[in-house]
Amino acid sequence: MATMLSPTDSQQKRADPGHWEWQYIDLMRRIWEHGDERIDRTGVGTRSVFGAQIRFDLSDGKMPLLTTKRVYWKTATRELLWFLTGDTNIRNLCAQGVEIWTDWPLDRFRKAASSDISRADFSRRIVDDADFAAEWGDLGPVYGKQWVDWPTYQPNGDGTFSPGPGINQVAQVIESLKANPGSRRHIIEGWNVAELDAMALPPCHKTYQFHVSGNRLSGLLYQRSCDLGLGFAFNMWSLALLTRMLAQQTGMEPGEAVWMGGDVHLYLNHAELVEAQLTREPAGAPRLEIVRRPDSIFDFRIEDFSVVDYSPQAHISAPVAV
Ligand SMILES: Nc1nc(=O)c2c([nH]1)NC[C@@H]1CN(c3ccc(C(=O)N[C@@H](CCC(=O)O)C(=O)O)cc3)CN21
Ligand SMILES: O=c1ccn([C@H]2C[C@H](O)[C@@H](COP(=O)(O)O)O2)c(=O)[nH]1
Repeated sequence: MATMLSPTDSQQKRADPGHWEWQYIDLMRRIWEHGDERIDRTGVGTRSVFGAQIRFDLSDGKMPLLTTKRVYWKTATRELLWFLTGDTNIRNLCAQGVEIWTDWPLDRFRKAASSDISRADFSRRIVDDADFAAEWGDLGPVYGKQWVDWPTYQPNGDGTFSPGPGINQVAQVIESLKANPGSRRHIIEGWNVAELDAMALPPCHKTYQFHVSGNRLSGLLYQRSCDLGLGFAFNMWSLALLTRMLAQQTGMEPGEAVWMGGDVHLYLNHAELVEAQLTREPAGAPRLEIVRRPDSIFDFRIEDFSVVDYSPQAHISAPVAV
């Protein structure tokens, strides 16, 4: 590999060597060049490393939005708002033109009905036909359900159990941040062991933890499995956005966003994306303005968010492994 730059050489050529996004680009390069290659669950194949961290300073409204390709932050924001409603059916996403979750119900329907329906037709039917959506559009008890309605069970006294009231972890974290900011237990957990089998996919961004230092709120995400080419951009954005929303609701300033990955991988069919992105240089500091303070974190709307100073390089599309 005579044409490869050594890390020192490539760093010397950087226009903005302190830009946070180099953490991402360097991780991408390391995985692409040295990651362990295997056939993964999807059959596509990945190169993978185990254990990685990326940190971002959220002060002054700055957001970890990739600049080496355009990221559709509104799509990611709509997904986060959908999680906060507790909804697990893709119908409300499809109705907003968000198709990032459509492939899984589509796959299930195609197999069950021996159908070759297109994604666009399937999505339209999900939106137009509530009964069809109820039968085919649900992902099972994924993120939203666990975040705001984690199931509980109460003994009936005769050895049987009835469903108890659900636990709203997001509301509880807001209460604990206000009542006991120094706590080390500000956690939102998606990994409900008892319900994993019922989920279309077990949670990837499974554990969020929040930390207060002075008046600054930081958020940390542990992501057990990360599609660095597609998912990461959304996951890092959503971590920062959730931290910003919690900071606003609890009257704090944003601190840091800390991302930690378990199996961090690049799909082998993302070669075009990876090779293009590795030639690009991060630049600029996009910021998010939250233009309204709703009474509750559950009342945010897409219009409440505005991104400024974002002039990324061109979008690079890549196929999603189902
Ligand atoms: N293989 C895989 N990667 C993922 O990132 C992923 C999954 N599966 N399964 C569940 C969710 C769905 N997520 C997705 C799925 C697709 C895109 C995607 O296609 N993004 C495009 C365009 C998005 C748009 O239409 O706005 C991108 O270029 O970012 C992103 C996240 C994240 N997750
Ligand atoms: O928010 C998400 C959701 C999913 N992913 C990626 C990570 C993997 O590539 C797949 C999930 O497959 P598993 O076999 O369940 O690990 O989806 C992501 O990066 N971000």
